[in-house]
Amino acid sequence: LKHSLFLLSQPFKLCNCFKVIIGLMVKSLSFVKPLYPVTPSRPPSTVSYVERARQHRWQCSDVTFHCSEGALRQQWIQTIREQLTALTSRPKHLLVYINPHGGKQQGECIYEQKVAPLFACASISTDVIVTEHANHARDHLKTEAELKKYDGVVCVGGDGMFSEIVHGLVSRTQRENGVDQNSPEEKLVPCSLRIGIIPAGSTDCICYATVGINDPVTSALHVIVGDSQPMDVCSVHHNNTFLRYSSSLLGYGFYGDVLADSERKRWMGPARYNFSGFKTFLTHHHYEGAVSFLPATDILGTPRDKTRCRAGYVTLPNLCFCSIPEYEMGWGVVRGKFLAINAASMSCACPRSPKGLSPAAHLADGTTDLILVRKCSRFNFLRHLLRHTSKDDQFDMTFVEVHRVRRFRFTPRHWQNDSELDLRENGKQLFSQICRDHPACSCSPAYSSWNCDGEILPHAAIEVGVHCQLIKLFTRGIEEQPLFEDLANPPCAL
Ligand SMILES: CCCCCCCCCCCCC/C=C/[C@@H](O)[C@H](CO)NC(=O)CCCCCCCCCCCCCCC
Ligand SMILES: Nc1ncnc2c1ncn2[C@@H]1O[C@H](COP(=O)(O)OP(=O)(O)OP(=O)(O)O)[C@@H](O)[C@H]1O
Ligand SMILES: [Ca+2]
Repeated sequence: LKHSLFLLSQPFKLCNCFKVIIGLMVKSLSFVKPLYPVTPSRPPSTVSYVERARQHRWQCSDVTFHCSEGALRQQWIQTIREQLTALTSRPKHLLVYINPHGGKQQGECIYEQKVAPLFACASISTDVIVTEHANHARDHLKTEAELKKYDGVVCVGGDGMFSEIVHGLVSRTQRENGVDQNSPEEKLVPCSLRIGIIPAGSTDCICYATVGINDPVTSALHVIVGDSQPMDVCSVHHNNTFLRYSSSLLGYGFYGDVLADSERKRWMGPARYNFSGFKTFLTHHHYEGAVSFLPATDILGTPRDKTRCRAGYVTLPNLCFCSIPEYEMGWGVVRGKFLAINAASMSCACPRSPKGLSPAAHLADGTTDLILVRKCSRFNFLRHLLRHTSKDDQFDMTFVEVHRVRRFRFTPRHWQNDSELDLRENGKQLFSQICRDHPACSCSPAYSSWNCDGEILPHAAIEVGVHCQLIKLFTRGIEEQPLFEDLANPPCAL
């Protein structure tokens, strides 16, 4: 017990053994299956703790203490409770939103069976809202929720659900601080509440890229121990009008087309992305336009580094959101025909691509990695895609370039500066016009759509700025894997 209490008072200290106590929870005595004869005067006490398993997974284990002296036992329990209460980083009251329709539609079941018992065990009280329609969570957070009552917000769902929470919290924070979201140069006020993600979606990229695995129990344990990881958020504008925030992928061309097609096949569940991905790959459309960007020259690191964003990586939040006039001089421009224009504000690692779209991107450095894939053959594009699933460098190809940037703009060719013109109508008109002009060619439509964290944007011409560390998550980033993992012989006893 002394050993446990010592570790409890230093919850983030790592030791060299496989089992590491990160926290303790006192379980109700009624849960205990006694190992020794128990009398009413000598009930055992069970302490639950977190231990690491393989591949970034965390799990909960129990240890049962027996004490013949009632007074001493009470002292143990009292001390553990006091120590736990003293840990101010741990949340005590959470607001939970569950999307019952995300991913394989298992959100409610995952929460009730895997997460709620852990929260109860850790004495966390919860208000749970099962959403009834899209944007329910966003609008509730924006206007109604009594946020002062909570230490954090938890969403059970995928990246789209997380995006709702971000929009609700960020918009509310800006409104309460008198910040105008429509101005692309405005510095946004960071949100104070941390966000927890219990993965129950189709891609779960934000969860995977911040924890290292999409496992509901692991994520719940990171919430319980009160982890905190700051994260960048991009704001997306069109003609000085705010469109959306993005925290993972902003993708035009390939990923925009995959998403647009897959939205019509939601009934397929997560498999819709494979189907639409294959179809979009065969379609092989390219799009013409100009990308201008402000390179992040004042930071260490490039998208081609071998370093990875890992737990404990420290970034200096200075110079993170810069106004355009100050840096106008340093802007670069790339024009051409692109199969894909991707901005990855984080690695975008997910089960489909465990290293992600930009493996060296950082979660909280105030930059996004702008990946430009120029028109190339299907064969070469397939080679590029396949490299997302292997150790080979997906940027080491003549038709791919990547820049670490603080802001960027995209202007499609043929774009008319008319905000009233509907993107799809405009696209259709142009497509038919171009194809009439070149009847024999296999023309691409003039416009694709932007995939903004899994939502389609209504405009092709956009301006994007990165807001450094605008939000915080209940995670600690991906931990380095221990060099020796010997599950068969866990060496450290309690
Ligand atoms: C040949 C295999 C190549 C595999 C290449 C895999 C690269 C995958 C990179 C995924 C990056 C996901 C980034 C995260 C985006 C999320 O904000 C968003 C919302 O959840 N998800 C998607 O847009 C969902 C996007 C899902 C995209 C799936 C693309 C699948 C491509 C399949 C191409 C098949 C070609 C086969 C030719 C024989
Ligand atoms: N009750 C609801 N009914 C219908 N749609 C909902 C409801 N609650 C939330 N949504 C919407 O469902 C969409 C998809 O949700 P979610 O992100 O959880 O799953 P997903 O799209 O399968 O996973 P991923 O985003 O990881 O690919 C989101 O855009 C969200 O706004
Ligand atoms: Ca970043």
